[in-house]
Amino acid sequence: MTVIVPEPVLEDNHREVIDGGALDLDGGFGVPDSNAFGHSFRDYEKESERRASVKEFYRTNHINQTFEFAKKKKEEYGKLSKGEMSIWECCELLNEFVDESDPDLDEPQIEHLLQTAEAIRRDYPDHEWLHLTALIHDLGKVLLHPSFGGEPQWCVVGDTFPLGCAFDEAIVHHQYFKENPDYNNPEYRTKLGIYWENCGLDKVTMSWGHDEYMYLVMKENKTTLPPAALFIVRFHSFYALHRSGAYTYLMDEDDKEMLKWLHVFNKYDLYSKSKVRIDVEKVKPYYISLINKYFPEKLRW
Ligand SMILES: O[C@H]1[C@H](O)[C@@H](O)[C@H](O)[C@@H](O)[C@H]1O
Ligand SMILES: [Fe+2]
Ligand SMILES: [Fe+2]
Repeated sequence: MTVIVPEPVLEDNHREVIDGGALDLDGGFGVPDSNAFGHSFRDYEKESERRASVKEFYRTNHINQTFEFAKKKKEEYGKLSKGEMSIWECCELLNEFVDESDPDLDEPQIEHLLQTAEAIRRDYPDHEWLHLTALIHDLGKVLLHPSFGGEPQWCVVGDTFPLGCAFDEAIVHHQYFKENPDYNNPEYRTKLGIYWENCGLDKVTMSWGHDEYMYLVMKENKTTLPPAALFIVRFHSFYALHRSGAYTYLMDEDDKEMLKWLHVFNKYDLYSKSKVRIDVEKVKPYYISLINKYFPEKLRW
């Protein structure tokens, strides 16, 4: 049963971040001019306190994410044999982690989850599935936790991209792929590689990380969230596609429908990042009610 709670209450200054100098897009959400560090969002070249470490993150990521590597990780973690916990317990575990790939945020991940969910809830009050999707979309980052994999950041966070075909120049810090063993593999270095036109994204092996892992967790634990929610979680870091329009020839008709929701979601995922804290205890009852509706009490991870 869903608990009825008042409309999302965001701190006044959060509203300012969102509305200040904003252009209004659909959904009424205003995109802020700059991130918490005063730079434009997703500027990977701008000199900033996070630039060097983010760059180093992508260097390691691009060298090591090969087709074979991603396939192995998917098999290993697809078994969901690390342990059991509830969705909310997982949110709390993420309190410890800061994402090293992110030039726009240095807050613990639980803040980002709630900021995204609360921002989307304000503009889409009737789409409860979207609120919950926002809350859980990054939970796959629990792979960083020693009890759930203890994986290094380079194979958990950051943008994702297809493997088994050529690396597109739209991918952040594309230059580092030259050192990836797949780069010179004749089977993988053509536009389509091992795929075919409109094969559907479900057939594509993406670089391994929190997106694919959380998708597997949702699917195997039989969430009742709609297919669009699974699509959002699975491909939310695929910026080359949803932001730059690369790789669209791999999509089938269903993917094209789902992509519309991913575009809606992405605005909130990216532009709600700010220094303003959400009062966790205040919003917790609402999210717990959604979790109970769409997930089992304990999930396998
Ligand atoms: O740095 C960010 C962060 O890791 C996000 O969680 C991911 O979804 C983005 O694609 C990435 O650019
Ligand atoms: Fe993410
Ligand atoms: Fe996110």
